[in-house]
This record gives sequence, C-alpha cells and structure tokens, in this order.
Amino acid sequence: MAKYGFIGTGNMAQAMIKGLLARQVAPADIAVSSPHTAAKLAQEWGVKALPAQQLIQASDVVVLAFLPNQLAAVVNTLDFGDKLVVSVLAGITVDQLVAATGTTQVVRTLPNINVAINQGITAYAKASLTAANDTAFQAFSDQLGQVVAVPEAEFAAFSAVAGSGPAYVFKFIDALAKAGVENGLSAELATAIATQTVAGSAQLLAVSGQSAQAMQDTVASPGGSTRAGLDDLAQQQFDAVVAHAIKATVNHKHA
Ligand SMILES: NC(=O)C1=CN([C@@H]2O[C@H](COP(=O)(O)OP(=O)(O)OC[C@H]3O[C@@H](n4cnc5c(N)ncnc54)[C@H](O)[C@@H]3O)[C@@H](O)[C@H]2O)C=CC1
Ligand SMILES: O=C(O)[C@@H]1CCC=N1
Repeated sequence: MAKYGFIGTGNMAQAMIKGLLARQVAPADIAVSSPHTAAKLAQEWGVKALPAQQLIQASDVVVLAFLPNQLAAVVNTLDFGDKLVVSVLAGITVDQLVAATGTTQVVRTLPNINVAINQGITAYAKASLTAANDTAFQAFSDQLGQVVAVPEAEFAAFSAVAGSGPAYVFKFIDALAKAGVENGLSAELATAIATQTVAGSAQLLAVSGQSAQAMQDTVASPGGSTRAGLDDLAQQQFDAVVAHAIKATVNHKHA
C-alpha cells in the first residue's frame, strides 16, 4: 500500500484525506505536517503527525496543500529526493514547483472539495515523471474522483469552474432554500429539498445524454410555472451574473 504525506492540513488536505480513508487507505499510511492542526488530526483520525522532512522520508506521494503564497517559505529547507510531489496550490505552475522544490518529480493539480466523497474532478499537468511516480500519481488521483489532463494555460478557467464551482453551487442551494423559506417552507425542509434537487439534477443531467439547456425544456411544461421562472432568470441576466463571477475568479491573482 502506498504511503501518502500531506504538508498543510486545511480544508483541501482534509477533504483529500477523507477521500483516501473512504477508499480504505489505512490511517497509518497517511502522514500530516502543519504548524497547528496536524496533532489534532492525528488524534482524531489515526493518521501520523510528522515534521515535514520526516514526512517526506516516510511517504511515496507528498501532497503540498498549504496556501500558494507559502510555497517558498515551506519548501525552502526541505529535500524531496525523488519522491513524487503533488501540488494543489492554485496558480502555481509546474516550472515554479520544480524551481521551488528542486525536483522534476512534480505534478500540478487542481482538485475540488468533492474529493472528500470520491466525487471530485481534478486537473493535472506534470513534468517528466519516472514510470513509478507516474503510476503512483494515477493510483493516488483515481481514488479521489475524475482526473483530467489540462494544459496549464487553462488551469485558471478550470479552477474557477471546478475548484471554486462547489462554492457557487452551495451559494445557489442557499439562495434556492432561502427563496423557499420566503414562500412559506420551513428552513429545514427548504434546505433539504434544495440540496436533494441539485444533487438529483446533476446526476440526471450526467446520465441523460442531453445538454443542460435541453434538460431545462424537459422540466418546463408548455405554458407552465417553470417557463415563467426561466423567463424571469433570463430577464435578470442570470447567465451574465454567473459569467461575471467566473471572470472575477479567473482574473484573481493568487500569490
Ligand atoms: N479549498 C478548496 O476547495 C481548494 C483549495 N485548493 C488549494 O489548496 C490549498 C489549501 O487551501 P485550503 O485548504 O482551502 O486553505 P486552508 O486555509 O483551509 O488551509 C491552509 C493550510 O496551510 C497549512 N499551513 C500554513 N502554514 C504552514 C506551514 N508553514 N507549513 C505547513 N503547512 C502550513 C495549514 O495546515 C492550513 O490549515 C491552497 O493552495 C489552495 O489553492 C485548490 C483547489 C480547491
Ligand atoms: O479559493 C481558492 O483560491 C481555491 C482555488 C479553487 C478553490 N479554492
């Protein structure tokens, strides 16, 4: 069984660790390193808390999961040897990773929070990996959901749609639920039905073989209430509002 090490133990690292544990990776095969939460995670999840250099020695795959602007400060004194280094740092290129870590055995990835339930979608771009590290990366990333090779020039757009996307979906669910409450539903019921409606709709769309646009017409009965709502969304420039937010996300400079 491969051994995984996480440097940085925030939301993304914890989501990835949950995904690995759900795929029956043993807690003892996962090591974590961070200034504040590593010991707590070790206590609660049974993973091992180690200083970063010891973590590298103990791991086959080392995941960099701290904030992008911490890269130089965190890896400065570390020797990665020929270990596979997987970065989730948004906006940090393969060249920057190679320069900072001193190894070519790096993969730039951009996962999303849904890796926690093995339903993520992760983009990757890599330097030239050894065959063993290539296999190790595939085995690691396949456990977390779908994995797609993406040109580095497209990472910012991928990050906005897939990486930030769950936040925007949660925002939509929240707005849908609040609107339900305004129209007489209890908060609990409104949240439950908004959540299940989005989950079911995404699953139905994925298996339907139809476009998201065409699927709208399967809901909107001729002359019915859904058409009235869709027309109102169009009048309120819903697509333009979403496009504007995605542009703000893409244009954000990380480090
Ligand atoms: N949260 C998300 O959905 C996604 C996050 N990412 C990337 O994941 C990375 C982490 O982001 P989040 O988990 O959201 O942030 P976070 O704020 O939850 O976690 C950041 C973590 O950095 C760690 N850290 C701080 N100083 C450190 C040090 N000196 N040594 C080691 N670790 C240190 C801490 O464990 C802290 O919890 C970022 O680079 C971000 O771009 C990428 C895709 C999606
Ligand atoms: O908010 C961020 O910067 C990261 C990148 C994509 C999702 N979270």
